[in-house]
Amino acid sequence: MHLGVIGYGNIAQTLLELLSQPGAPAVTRVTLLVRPGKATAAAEAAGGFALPIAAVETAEALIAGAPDLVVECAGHAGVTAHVPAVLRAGIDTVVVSIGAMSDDALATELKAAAQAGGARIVLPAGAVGGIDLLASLSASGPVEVTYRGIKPPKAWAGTPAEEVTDLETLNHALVFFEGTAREAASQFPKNANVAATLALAGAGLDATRVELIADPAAPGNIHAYEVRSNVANYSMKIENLPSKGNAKTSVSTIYSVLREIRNRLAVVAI
Ligand SMILES: NC(=O)C1=CN([C@@H]2O[C@H](COP(=O)(O)OP(=O)(O)OC[C@H]3O[C@@H](n4cnc5c(N)ncnc54)[C@H](O)[C@@H]3O)[C@@H](O)[C@H]2O)C=CC1
Ligand SMILES: O=C([O-])CC(=O)C(=O)O
Repeated sequence: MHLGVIGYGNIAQTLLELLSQPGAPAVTRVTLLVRPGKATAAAEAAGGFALPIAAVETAEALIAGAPDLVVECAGHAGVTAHVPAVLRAGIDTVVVSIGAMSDDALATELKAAAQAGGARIVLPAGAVGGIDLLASLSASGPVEVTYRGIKPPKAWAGTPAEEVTDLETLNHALVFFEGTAREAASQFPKNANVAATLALAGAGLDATRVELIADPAAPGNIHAYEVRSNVANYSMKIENLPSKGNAKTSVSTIYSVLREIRNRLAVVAI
């Protein structure tokens, strides 16, 4: 597989590490799409991996190399800037920054681009689990989904949580946001992609209730949710290890992307 990767931050770098290990899916070549002026530095930084890695600065250059699959891990702005063109070119794209789909105009553009190009938008489970069951249950009638995202205070740095509390001195669990998944995803683009994922799989962006919590005692990034439907009820709580490179992003997100790549190449997909 020739893999295209949009963004070269925490997720992309760890993904390349995982793809370089023995037994990794058979990715034989990688092209990184990075910000203008960053290609030389990115190609040098990625030079240590046991994979041929090139770096380009435009979607056109990425598309010209005809990757078999593209993974977007460049935040909501990266989705807006590059993913429509990649889809229009007929290249299936794993969109990690799923919260970008909370912008209706962008979601419509992405779907139209995918249809025009004959490509698919793949939304990975990311840092959460149970998306398979939730998406299945949503065909059975109405589903009710309530989600709580709990992270240590430092994971909320640089977000609107700072307008509600002093994250440095916070000494108790604080619910600083209550609203819909659409509001959460747009106000917390680096922290509430999970809310959007649950919403898109289940009750929708406006009907999925979300609480975001800063908790100094949180053992990691916690995603907890309850589902009620006609055929099954369940609750789930996941304690995720934060990434070394970005406390906002759980390591399991990167393994979820790896799973999408593995399933594209495997005889048995699971
Ligand atoms: N679906 C899920 O469960 C999760 C989704 N995410 C999403 O993944 C994104 C990436 O996460 P990390 O790698 O940890 O963040 P990061 O901040 O370490 O890396 C993002 C990289 O994208 C680059 N970038 C931004 N705009 C770009 C553009 N227009 N073109 C090319 N590169 C661009 C940045 O320079 C940066 O290097 C997050 O912003 C978040 O939206 C993160 C965690 C979980
Ligand atoms: O990685 C996580 O724990 C979840 C996350 O940041 C998000 O939902 O955007």
